[in-house]
Amino acid sequence: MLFELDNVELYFKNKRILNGIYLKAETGKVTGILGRNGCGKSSLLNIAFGSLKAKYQLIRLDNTPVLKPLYQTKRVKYLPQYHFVPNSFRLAKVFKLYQLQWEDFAKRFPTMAQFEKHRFKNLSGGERRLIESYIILKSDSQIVLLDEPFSHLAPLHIDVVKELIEEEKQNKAIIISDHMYRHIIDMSDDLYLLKNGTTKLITNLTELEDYHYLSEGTLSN
Ligand SMILES: Nc1ncnc2c1ncn2[C@@H]1O[C@H](COP(=O)(O)OP(=O)(O)OP(=O)(O)O)[C@@H](O)[C@H]1O
Repeated sequence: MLFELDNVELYFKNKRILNGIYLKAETGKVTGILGRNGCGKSSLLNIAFGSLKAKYQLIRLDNTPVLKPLYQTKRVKYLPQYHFVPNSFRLAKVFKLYQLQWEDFAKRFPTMAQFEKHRFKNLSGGERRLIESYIILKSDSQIVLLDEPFSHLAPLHIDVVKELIEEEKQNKAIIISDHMYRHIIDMSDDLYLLKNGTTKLITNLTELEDYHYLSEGTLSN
């Protein structure tokens, strides 16, 4: 499946945030988005999901325009920056709702096994992020949008989430944005830099320094 986001123009009040966007994601690939704070990465993912409407936007699936919000097609899952699981829910219930097996999760993350009967609010920030990233990656969908999945995660958990992304991309198109640029570079089959409201497809990593996203020499260190 081919997902394309094209011709996006987004304003907040009179301020233009995004213009002339093109982004492509495909089943079997991870598409990374890098960019400085406030450049519009979350807005772009929101527009892709359908929870934010831009002045102009065009979404195509397999070359066919999608005119309703993508989330209404039930083909997409979105990990937003904020916690989306209700605080009072026990993890067993959340897994049941998303039709996932707790045992599979506990096998991957043995230190989390003890939390099955715990309420979401009683977990740490990193544990909550891990649960939510897992749910979004593993539950049924064709397109996965991940906004900062690694924030607050311990390095060992980041490695396992990266493994999960590698597995899940076999059957899904995955779009990911995070400030942990080394992980994004490492995982991405296609990489975009969002700058001055526009996406630039990165074909050579040195462009990340040329466009002043990374300071000079960062990549050779
Ligand atoms: N609801 C809103 N109303 C007005 N301005 C907004 C709104 N949401 C975001 N913005 C502004 O739009 C710009 C893009 O925000 P966005 O959250 O998309 O950036 P980002 O690249 O995801 O940032 P970060 O990396 O810090 O999470 C920012 O300047 C932000 O202040």
